[in-house]
Amino acid sequence: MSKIVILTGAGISAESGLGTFRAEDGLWAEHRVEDVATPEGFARNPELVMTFYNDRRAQSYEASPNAAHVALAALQQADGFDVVIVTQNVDDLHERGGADAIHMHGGLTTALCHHCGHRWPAPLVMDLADTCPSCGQTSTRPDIVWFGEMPYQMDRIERHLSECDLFVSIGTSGNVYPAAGFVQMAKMSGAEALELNLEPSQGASYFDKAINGPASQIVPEWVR
Ligand SMILES: CC(C)NC(=O)[C@H](Cc1c[nH]c2ccccc12)NC(=O)[C@H](CCCC/N=C(/NCCC(=O)O)S[C@H]1O[C@H](COP(=O)(O)OP(=O)(O)OC[C@H]2O[C@@H](n3cnc4c(N)ncnc43)[C@H](O)[C@@H]2O)[C@@H](O)[C@H]1O)NC(=O)OCc1ccccc1
Repeated sequence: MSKIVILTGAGISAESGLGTFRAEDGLWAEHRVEDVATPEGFARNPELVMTFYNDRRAQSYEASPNAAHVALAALQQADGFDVVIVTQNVDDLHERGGADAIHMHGGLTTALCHHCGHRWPAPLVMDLADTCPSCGQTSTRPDIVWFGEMPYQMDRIERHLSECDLFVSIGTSGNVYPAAGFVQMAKMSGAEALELNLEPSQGASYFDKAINGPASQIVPEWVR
């Protein structure tokens, strides 16, 4: 049974109407990373950060999985392959497309108590006054990995990377670590590496093969 690890980024959700980060009209064009995606930014202005993720949650719930999400779910159910999807995305389009994914940067569908670590389903609009159902403290934050914070499930991800035969990267620019270093980790374990992206990423030179184009077209073609 060949093992495939698939890393996805914002590009796979672009055609579902969710903004990417580094595009001209991308998320980082409208917001300073330091203000909305760092623990320091949350400490400085928690209202701004809550509003930023409440808006992202509303947008992602209005969006639908596209043909790329659906194709990966079909591949994950297909016999003969052990497919692990690791996503940098905080939307739940992989799951709504029928797949399981490891959300290394967290997700919009859960809330996190920064006092006791408890997680619970996020209301559509999270509020700083929300209390933790477990410890009762008003210490709610988005369940998102911010810059400078340790990504989730790194041990599990590194084990999968060390065992895979094929590493596939879809819709990511390869700017953010440790995700941008996964191709080298997979290659060091003898895996082949394939990039499926609109354009060559920062790490394009590490890949053995690349197919450039919109994910909703090139991913179903590759899976077929
Ligand atoms: C900016 C960068 C230099 N900084 C970092 O990498 C930092 C610091 C750092 C750590 N190690 C380093 C080594 C070197 C340099 C810096 C560092 N990393 C961290 O802080 C990380 C935490 C980073 C996570 C931050 N949170 C996010 N997301 C949640 C928030 C939120 O979503 O709001 S990152 C966020 O930005 C990244 C955006 O990248 P992409 O998804 O790739 O999106 P982008 O817009 O850039 O590109 C889209 C691509 O799609 C393509 N595309 C567009 N449309 C389509 C289309 N239609 N079809 C196909 N492709 C398409 C485009 O061509 C493009 O290539 C994603 O990871 C996303 O999750 N934490 C950490 O290091 O902790 C300690 C540690 C770690 C491990 C072990 C020990 C200690």
